[in-house]
Amino acid sequence: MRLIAENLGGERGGETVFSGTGFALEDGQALVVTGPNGSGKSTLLRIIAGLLPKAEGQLRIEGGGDDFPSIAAACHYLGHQNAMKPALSVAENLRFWRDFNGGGDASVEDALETVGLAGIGHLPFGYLSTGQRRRAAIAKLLVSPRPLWLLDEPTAGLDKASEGRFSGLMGKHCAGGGMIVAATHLPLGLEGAKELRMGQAS
Ligand SMILES: Nc1ncnc2c1ncn2[C@@H]1O[C@H](COP(=O)(O)OP(=O)(O)OP(=O)(O)O)[C@@H](O)[C@H]1O
Repeated sequence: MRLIAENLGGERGGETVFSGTGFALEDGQALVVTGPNGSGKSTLLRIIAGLLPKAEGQLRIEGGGDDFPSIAAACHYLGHQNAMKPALSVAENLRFWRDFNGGGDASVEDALETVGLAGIGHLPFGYLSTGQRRRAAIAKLLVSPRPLWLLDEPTAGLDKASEGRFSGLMGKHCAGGGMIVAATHLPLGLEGAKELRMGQAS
């Protein structure tokens, strides 16, 4: 599978945020998107996820077959918000996402264990600390297999141990043929990742 962006442009509020951006990612590859505040990293990720229209250029996935005919079908988008209901338990939230996106081999319990949250699946999501919420959101990536992970500041709020654990998860995802596009100000420990540096700050 390949994710290809050519001459891509993004706008917010009618203003050009970036233009002429391109990259190509293949199975097993990661792209780290860096750049100053306001340079358009989140905008780019949202455009790739299909949450914002592109202003110009081409964006496509190739080789996804019947299972992943579009980028939207192939991706998980982990934005700044965790997209979990605070009043539902952690496990209920994950079960919702598993049912919604389609489940794979990993159960909700497996995923919680993997992110170091075994034993607190029964707690309302709203009770969790900032880092625990992020780890629960990361567990969403595990309960439904999707080849393309779009990650916006994925390690914000994580402690060192959790950063290391997540780095291992990303490495495993790529080793299994997955692709990652991650916007970050922090090193993610993604060995061999390509880098896309966004330009203009504001
Ligand atoms: N809804 C909006 N309407 C108008 N302008 C917006 C809107 N959302 C974002 N912007 C502007 O678009 C630009 C790019 O924002 P974006 O969030 O993509 O940057 P970023 O590189 O992810 O920044 P950061 O490193 O701070 O997360 C900024 O100048 C921002 O103010």
